[in-house]
Amino acid sequence: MTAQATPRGKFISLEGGEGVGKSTQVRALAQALRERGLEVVETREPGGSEGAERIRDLLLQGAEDRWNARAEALLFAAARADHVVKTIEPALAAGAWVLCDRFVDSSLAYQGGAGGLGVAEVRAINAFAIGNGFPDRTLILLLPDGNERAAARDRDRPDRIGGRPADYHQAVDRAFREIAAAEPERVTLVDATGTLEAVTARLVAALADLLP
Ligand SMILES: Nc1ncnc2c1ncn2[C@@H]1O[C@H](COP(=O)(O)OP(=O)(O)OP(=O)(O)O)[C@@H](O)[C@H]1O
Ligand SMILES: Cc1cn([C@H]2C[C@H](O)[C@@H](COP(=O)(O)O)O2)c(=O)[nH]c1=O
Repeated sequence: MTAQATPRGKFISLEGGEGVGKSTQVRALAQALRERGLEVVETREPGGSEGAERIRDLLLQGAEDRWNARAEALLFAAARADHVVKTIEPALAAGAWVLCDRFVDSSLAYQGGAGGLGVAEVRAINAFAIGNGFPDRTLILLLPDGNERAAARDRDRPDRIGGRPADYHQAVDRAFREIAAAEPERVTLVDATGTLEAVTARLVAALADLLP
């Protein structure tokens, strides 16, 4: 008798600007998927492995000019390379669904679009970092007043990137919408207004074609 191979899990990333509810929804969506009998691993970027969490501190703490734009993009990609190999790939291979709070599209939108490096250039360094390891589905949460929620949560002490000016965050938002328009098979825009439960229901609906 031959052993059955474990079916590979699905890789889902939640994306969007500051304070749109990604971390809240990773937890809620994980719970909803577990209730359907799925094994779920929750993770985040930058971070998600020991080395990547160290890089997170380097990226998010300290003065705005601690890193120039290229060094910043490369540090995000380095953290991601470690995260994929140490956490994401083993979980997918074991059959788990991986829910990731931000992934490569944050680099495309923040460093590529808003940061001025160019989406294609940042995609190229990330292709080197992660190979074909793009998510099966990326859900971008859209909320008009996300920055206000983030400010209330952070009590006006944002991190090195969250504290950038409003026009930077507007450019992030535009870049996310352009990514969604360019990759409709992988990327879905999701309305993040309303109650926590209403948003979770929209996210589950946006995964309907992937669910067993
Ligand atoms: N549906 C909702 N209605 C009202 N408040 C919400 C909702 N979802 C999340 N929040 C609150 O909004 C704030 C931001 O949420 P959260 O930290 O999940 O966002 P985020 O997208 O992960 O933010 P960031 O990218 O800045 O880390 C939190 O205080 C959270 O409790
Ligand atoms: C993955 C990733 C993140 N960022 C930025 C976006 C946020 O300002 C911070 C992360 O903070 P969070 O509270 O955990 O959301 O980092 C980025 O600029 N580029 C990236 O690739």
